[in-house]
Amino acid sequence: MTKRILVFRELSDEQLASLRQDFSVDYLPDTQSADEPAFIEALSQAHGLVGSSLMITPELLDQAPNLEAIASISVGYDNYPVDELTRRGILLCNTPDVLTETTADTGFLLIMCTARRAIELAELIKQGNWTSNIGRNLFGTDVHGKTLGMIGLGRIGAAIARRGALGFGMNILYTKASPKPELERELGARRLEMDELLAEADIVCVTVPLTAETEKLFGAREFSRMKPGAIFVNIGRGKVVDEAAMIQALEDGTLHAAGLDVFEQEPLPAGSPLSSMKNVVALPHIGSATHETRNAMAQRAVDNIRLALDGKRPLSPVNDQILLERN
Ligand SMILES: NC(=O)c1ccc[n+]([C@@H]2O[C@H](COP(=O)([O-])OP(=O)(O)OC[C@H]3O[C@@H](n4cnc5c(N)ncnc54)[C@H](O)[C@@H]3O)[C@@H](O)[C@H]2O)c1
Ligand SMILES: O=C(O)[C@H](O)CO
Repeated sequence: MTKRILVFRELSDEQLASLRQDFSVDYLPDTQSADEPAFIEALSQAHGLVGSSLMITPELLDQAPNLEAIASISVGYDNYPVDELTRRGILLCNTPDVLTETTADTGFLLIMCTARRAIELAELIKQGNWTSNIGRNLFGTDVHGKTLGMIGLGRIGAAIARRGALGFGMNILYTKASPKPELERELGARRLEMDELLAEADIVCVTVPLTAETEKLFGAREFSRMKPGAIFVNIGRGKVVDEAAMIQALEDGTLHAAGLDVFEQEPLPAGSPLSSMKNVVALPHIGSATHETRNAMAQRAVDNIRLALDGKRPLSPVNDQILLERN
């Protein structure tokens, strides 16, 4: 029997053709929501799913009796009910590593743009308002030599810290996670308690995944403990931050500026104060959005689904206890 795959994000022509050689493929790359009838119809027949960013619920899984594997085109997997997938024997795969450097570039872009007010000052020219020399009221702050506090020092966090330490002479702090002796040696990183990090860091950068433990990890209390004039960058997930508390901290000056690639609700709702605040650089979740990296992520997902449906070990399984149980 030829297995069916539902692909709900864009793949290259070559990737699609390679899947079509061995599988029957339903291709719905513009799916915006999991309750669209065409999606539900294809899901009801699918053995494999390839895509990203849809909220996959247990109720949705009830409509997918044949489903064996999901290959997410993302490293984050907070939109999947992992325990429920495992209970049902459905393998989940993600795309770590191939997006690490690009996402770290975006994280550093947010650090630079926020500290140097690059977007705000570029706008000045676009609006025809560069009519005299820039004065103190429009100066930014240095990045080189400053202290960078990493909340999460995994793959992406380490790649951002490496840019900071080796490229910009920054002091690196990190917290909570288990000790990272190699990064301490390589980058001179120091491990501190959260409150100590917040008190010392000029720039705090979030790269943790969204989990029950990290949801709203950052709230009014944490912002109030940051150094006056500090900058906050979030390239992890929006729900790690209490967004209302962050807006309040930006409005009352507790927080100097924020660089954000992720938000509590995406796309950012029209009228969110974050879309118009001068001290906010807001990007539409573009951490990994380059041609090269999105292609590599899609290729990893194609490889993962092919291996999983062939009964082999995928390159990057999330709930690989399923594989252990099978053997
Ligand atoms: N903005 C984007 O486009 C984009 C792109 C890729 C990834 N991401 C997000 O970044 C996350 C991290 O990706 P990664 O590849 O670096 O993952 P990773 O697993 O390598 O790193 C995450 C790190 O966070 C640490 N951590 C978890 N909870 C923590 C806590 N409470 N305090 C401190 N540290 C904690 C973990 O120990 C781990 O070291 C993804 O899960 C995803 O949500 C966003
Ligand atoms: O987790 C990821 O890979 C990015 O946020 C894209 O969804």
